[in-house]
Amino acid sequence: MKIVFFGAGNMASAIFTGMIEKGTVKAEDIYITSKSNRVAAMEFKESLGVNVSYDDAELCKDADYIVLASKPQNFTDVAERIRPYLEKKTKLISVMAGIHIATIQEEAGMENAVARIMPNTNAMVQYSVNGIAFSDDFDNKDELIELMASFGKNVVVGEEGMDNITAATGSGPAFLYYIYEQYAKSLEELGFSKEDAEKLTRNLVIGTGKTLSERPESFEQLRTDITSKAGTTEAGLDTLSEFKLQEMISKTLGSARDRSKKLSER
Ligand SMILES: NC(=O)C1=CN([C@@H]2O[C@H](COP(=O)(O)OP(=O)(O)OC[C@H]3O[C@@H](n4cnc5c(N)ncnc54)[C@H](O)[C@@H]3O)[C@@H](O)[C@H]2O)C=CC1
Ligand SMILES: O=C(O)[C@@H]1CCC=N1
Repeated sequence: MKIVFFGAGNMASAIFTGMIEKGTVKAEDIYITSKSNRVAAMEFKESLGVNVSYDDAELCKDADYIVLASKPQNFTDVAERIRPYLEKKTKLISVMAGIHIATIQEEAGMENAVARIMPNTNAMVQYSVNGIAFSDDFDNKDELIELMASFGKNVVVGEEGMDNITAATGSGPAFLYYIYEQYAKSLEELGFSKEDAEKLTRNLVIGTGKTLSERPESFEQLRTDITSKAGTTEAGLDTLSEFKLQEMISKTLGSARDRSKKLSER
């Protein structure tokens, strides 16, 4: 197996680190190349044992998968690098938000099989949620599905579902981090030091996540379990429910989905 990553940034490194740490793919079978962060690429070579190369012919030769992991805006440059050397058997896997399968095939200049995947940075701890859409001619889907299961839970959504999943779970961690940032700031306002506010918030989130991973009850049930009659939680929730939280979240996701759609207008 030879998997080549064009792009070695946040998302690519989350995926290959996740795959290596899980043991699904050997580091020696992974090749990475980048543009801006060559130092970081060398650090991955040293820490994980992956191959680093800037020789496009060598990179593309006999590749089973080429993962397109640059920003969407850099895809034209990446396509130029791979086009002369791309072999028909190589499957293209795009993590880029908003670039359609047809556009990828067009820019690659060959009708290679393409899968669009939309993971998130939780791939690094093997807890991504991965949306997947395949081109019609993509054979042996199970192999890719299995590879991706090594760093998260898969949902085959089809291309029409990609904009939504990009907003919901691709960008999703950033929305949650933003909420945690506000939570920590509010703890500071209560009088905790910056350090304690960060520590308390972090452990609150980790503990809540662990509970969710171990208990099957609904969010509502878990919330109800904490809410004593006339108690502190009830008072807090009464105030929280005065704000239009769901509307805020829906609008946030809507903007992210719309940007994903816009990125596809190339
Ligand atoms: N960061 C995230 O949470 C997620 C990102 N994505 C998608 O992943 C892609 C990458 O995002 P990040 O990793 O966050 O960006 P990043 O900026 O961390 O990494 C981009 C990488 O692309 C490389 N690159 C740029 N031009 C290149 C070229 N011509 N040849 C080879 N490499 C080139 C850069 O050197 C860098 O290593 C984007 O298309 C984004 O839509 C998808 C899901 C989640
Ligand atoms: O912000 C972005 O465009 C990418 C796609 C999903 C997460 N990060």
